[in-house]
Amino acid sequence: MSFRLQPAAPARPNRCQLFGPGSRVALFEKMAASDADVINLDLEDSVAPSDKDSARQNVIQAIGDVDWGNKTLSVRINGLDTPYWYRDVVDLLEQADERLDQIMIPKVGCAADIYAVDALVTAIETAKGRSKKISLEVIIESAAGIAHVEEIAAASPRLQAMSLGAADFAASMGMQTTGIGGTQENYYMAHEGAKYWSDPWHWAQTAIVAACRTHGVLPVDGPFGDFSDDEGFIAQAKRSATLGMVGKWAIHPKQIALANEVFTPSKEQVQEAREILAAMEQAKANGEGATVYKGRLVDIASIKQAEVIVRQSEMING
Ligand SMILES: CC(=O)SCCNC(=O)CCNC(=O)[C@H](O)C(C)(C)COP(=O)(O)OP(=O)(O)OC[C@H]1O[C@@H](n2cnc3c(N)ncnc32)[C@H](O)[C@@H]1OP(=O)(O)O
Ligand SMILES: O=CC(=O)O
Ligand SMILES: [Mg+2]
Repeated sequence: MSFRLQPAAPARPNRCQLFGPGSRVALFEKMAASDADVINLDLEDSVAPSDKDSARQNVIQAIGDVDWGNKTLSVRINGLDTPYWYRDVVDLLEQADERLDQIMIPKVGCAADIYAVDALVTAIETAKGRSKKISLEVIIESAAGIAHVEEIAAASPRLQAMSLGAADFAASMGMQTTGIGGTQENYYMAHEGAKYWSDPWHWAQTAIVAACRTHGVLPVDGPFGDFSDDEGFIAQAKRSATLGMVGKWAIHPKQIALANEVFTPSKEQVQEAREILAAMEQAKANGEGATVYKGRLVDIASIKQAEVIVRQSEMING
């Protein structure tokens, strides 16, 4: 057991991150009026190369002009392997209103990728006298990203969140699929004539959760491409929540309510957590470290488990 305490992740709701292309200005007001906790205005893969400059200007304009309420406002810049990213950072930090909260760096492969963006952001913030310190979030969506996930999670005090990007991840890993997240037809076990589907994203998700929890970063599940499949989205989101992720992307507005519901602990879950805390208070008063709740063992570790749920609920519901 390490003597170092696990750092807390930022205490802000991150149940749903709603994406929209920076080239579709008509979506911005709708995104701002949505129930998503985080807005990601995209300059990367949903924007055609011919629109990169105009999308950047649209986004800069909208950051100041649109009322984003109390949402976390994030812009996804282009990857460090493109000629666009430095201009994204420079123009955003030099021209955008202080309302901008966060920059999302896609396709990170190593800690030095975050170092490079951090250095540029820090220099411009100082030069321009920006009072709000911009935070960073990253997407793990390559073989290199998952191989170096822990050094990436530790790369900068600015880093607040880390998402799994299933589409680029699948491509980088050479996975035989064009699906973005969810069940994969060919990923099953066969037993006595029956097929049992398994979860090909599970191992990457757990690696991300462990790296994030070690370094106080919010772990987030990325896109689910088939927005006609609510059941598939919910199943994927429930698995992510069970593994310790705090939220999921929405690439269409109909996914927002689904994500919010899954990543908000239910009344029943909160009530049970509070009952466990009460049972353990009673146990403590009796001089016991362990007791029985509804026929099962609860002990001091159960207090920490229950507190996760109560804290999540209090952060969301106040
Ligand atoms: C792998 C990755 O990198 S994922 C992240 C990058 N990808 C993205 O950002 C894509 C985000 N999503 C989109 O661009 C769009 O939702 C699309 C292209 C998938 C579908 O767009 P549409 O064909 O316009 O969707 P649809 O007609 O079903 O939209 C229904 C309503 O929701 C609105 N809407 C659609 N997408 C969004 C959005 N992202 N945010 C807010 N509102 C939206 C539409 O304007 C429409 O509004 P209306 O009822 O007032 O007319
Ligand atoms: O950027 C997201 C992805 O899934 O790729
Ligand atoms: Mg991607």
